[in-house]
Amino acid sequence: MNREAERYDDCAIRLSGVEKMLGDMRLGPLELEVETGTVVALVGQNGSGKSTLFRLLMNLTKADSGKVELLGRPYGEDDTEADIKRRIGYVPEESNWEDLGCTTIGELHDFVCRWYPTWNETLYRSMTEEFELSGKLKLKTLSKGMKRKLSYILAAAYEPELLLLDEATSGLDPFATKRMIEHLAKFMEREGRSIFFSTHVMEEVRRLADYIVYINRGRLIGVYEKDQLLDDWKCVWVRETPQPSSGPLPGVVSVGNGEHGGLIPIISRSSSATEAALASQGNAPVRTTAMDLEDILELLAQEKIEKKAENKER
Ligand SMILES: Nc1ncnc2c1ncn2[C@@H]1O[C@H](COP(=O)(O)OP(=O)(O)OP(=O)(O)O)[C@@H](O)[C@H]1O
Repeated sequence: MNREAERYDDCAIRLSGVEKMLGDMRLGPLELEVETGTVVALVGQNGSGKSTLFRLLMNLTKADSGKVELLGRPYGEDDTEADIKRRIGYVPEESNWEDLGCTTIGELHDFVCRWYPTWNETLYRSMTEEFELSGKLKLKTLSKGMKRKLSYILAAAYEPELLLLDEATSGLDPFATKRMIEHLAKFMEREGRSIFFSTHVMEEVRRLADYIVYINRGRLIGVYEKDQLLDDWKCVWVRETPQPSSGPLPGVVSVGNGEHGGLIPIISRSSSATEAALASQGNAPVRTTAMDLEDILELLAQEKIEKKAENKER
């Protein structure tokens, strides 16, 4: 690796003040860094701007303002676009191969592989076998899931440094999903690789992601370290409803009622601190249980909306 590449490689994606108007919704401003060697999941409700963000990363649409850098380089410098794109594998939400004049998977392979000096034919062949896609199959007869698999294989076969996957498992059967997840884990075994992927399936986030980027209606809710989030956010169960007079309880998000066999569930964003405070008040937790990632994310979004409303009122 030359000095130039070394300098570029510490950050796979860097967005600074990126904004784009989408109808009456504004995507951004986005400040975001994806460190090389990490897997980052992009999550958010339908219409939050995830696919648009991928299109911005691929220079398929332009930001109204701000700066987009991939592998340390902005688009727009001389000849950089082709160089950058040879080092990135992109699986879009919908593949469009019609304009390329290819009829079969084999013809598409012949067309695509010429563009990539790092094309790994052995890897391509093993993946098409694994995902059961024969070169003879006609592109227009492929199902949605088969198209997703092919799009992924074509993106992975030139062994890019960065994979950008926009709902890559959408429409895949459970066996193909499992294989793709295993393949992604294997992809990350080699140094210097990164993945930025969007999904609505929290199990994929749980299994693959180091960090979660959460957007809602175009706005960045936050960037979270997944393991830390799951460690911090827990449900702490006690016998007595905590009384304000007993003193402050750190980290508490909500206190439920005793409908659960007489136990009171307390949702905490800082469970160790909450447990310790409850114990010191003589209300020692009976048990502490993990929370679903989707519930944590929903509460984080609610908090952000409430904070925004509070700030407006002031
Ligand atoms: N070029 C455009 N002009 C105007 N509005 C657009 C444009 N592209 C996307 N939008 C709108 O921006 C919003 C975000 O779309 P986008 O496809 O990025 O969301 P998403 O988070 O990927 O959604 P989903 O989870 O449903 O795939 C949508 O309301 C969409 O209709």
